[in-house]
Amino acid sequence: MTAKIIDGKLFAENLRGAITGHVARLKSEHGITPGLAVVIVGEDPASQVYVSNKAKQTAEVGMNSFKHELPADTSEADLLALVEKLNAHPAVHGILVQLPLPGHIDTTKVIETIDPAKDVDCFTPANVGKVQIGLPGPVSCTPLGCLMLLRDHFAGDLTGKHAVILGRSNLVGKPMAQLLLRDNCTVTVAHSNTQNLADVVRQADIVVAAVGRPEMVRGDWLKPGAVVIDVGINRVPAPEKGEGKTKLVGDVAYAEAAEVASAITPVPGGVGPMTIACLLANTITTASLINGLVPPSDLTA
Ligand SMILES: NC(=O)C1=CN([C@@H]2O[C@H](COP(=O)(O)OP(=O)(O)OC[C@H]3O[C@@H](n4cnc5c(N)ncnc54)[C@H](OP(=O)(O)O)[C@@H]3O)[C@@H](O)[C@H]2O)C=CC1
Ligand SMILES: Nc1nc(=O)c2c([nH]1)NC[C@@H]1CN(c3ccc(C(=O)N[C@@H](CCC(=O)O)C(=O)O)cc3)C=[N+]21
Ligand SMILES: [Mg+2]
Repeated sequence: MTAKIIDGKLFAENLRGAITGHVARLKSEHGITPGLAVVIVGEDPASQVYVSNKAKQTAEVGMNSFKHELPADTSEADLLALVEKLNAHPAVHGILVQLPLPGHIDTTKVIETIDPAKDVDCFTPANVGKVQIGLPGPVSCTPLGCLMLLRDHFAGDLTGKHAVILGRSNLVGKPMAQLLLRDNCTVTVAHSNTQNLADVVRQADIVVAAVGRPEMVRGDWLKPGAVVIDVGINRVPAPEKGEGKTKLVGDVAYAEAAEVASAITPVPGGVGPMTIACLLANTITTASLINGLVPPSDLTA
């Protein structure tokens, strides 16, 4: 078998097209221009790339984009004050504080300072709780992107599929489990203490790999015909491209897996672009809710 490639880049482009339409409608019918503020502390090059991509795409869909670049030695108090200012700013409907933060800043404190109404990452306890009980609100971007790709692949119906999620982070694994449960999957969450991981993965109709271990999931771990969502983004040496060169690989050994799976997301070009598109989708959701409007159903879980 040669797997179908799930083209997250193309799906994300189409999603941004739909978002552009929703932005135009919010403007013309309600006089609202959704605004997204992105805060980055320090000069991590990978974070810089994501943040400029986010700002560019935010502007492309017609939203206001506010970018705050702070030096690495910014105090926790100054960062908290900026978050409070954005919480109070009427033109800002979404606030994203790029993680990781420098070690002298308490990440939990910063997250808990973000107004849940503007928490487009879905990091705050209030929004994590809403996802769990199915109340409207933003949904964690990467899991939402994975869910959209899976719903598209299975024509909207995931009922009865056995989904095995590798990883239990608050960012990816745990919210992914909640969303797949809501879509009637049987969900297994594996982690670093899981015994016989390959045997667990072999039971899966759907595999979501989010461990941060380059190419850990091998082709012979998969049930033939499984659908594989590779969340991992790992930069590894690529001597074949020349001395000192690097490349991105996922948590799945792609070439092997593509021989066994029925469908698979590539890295890059799979889940990554969906994460950014879902951030914009969440900004529409929060801008709608802040203004007492029902969020568009095509942008949420
Ligand atoms: N495409 C995108 O948009 C995004 C991609 N990512 C990528 O996804 C990956 C995961 O990110 P994130 O969830 O934040 O990572 P974390 O490091 O927070 O979590 C990793 C999880 O994987 C588990 N794990 C680690 N090693 C193993 C192992 N050998 N066997 C089984 N489980 C293991 C850990 O288990 P335990 O809990 O026991 O420690 C943990 O639950 C990374 O590559 C990251 O770069 C992340 C966010 C967005
Ligand atoms: N508050 C916060 N929210 C986040 O959502 C958040 C964060 N902090 N910190 C870092 C991680 C990582 N993340 C990615 C988003 C897009 C791509 C992406 O678009 N990747 C491209 C490749 C990009 C490249 O070439 O480097 C792809 O997979 O095709 C990757 C990773 C969001 N994160
Ligand atoms: Mg810290």
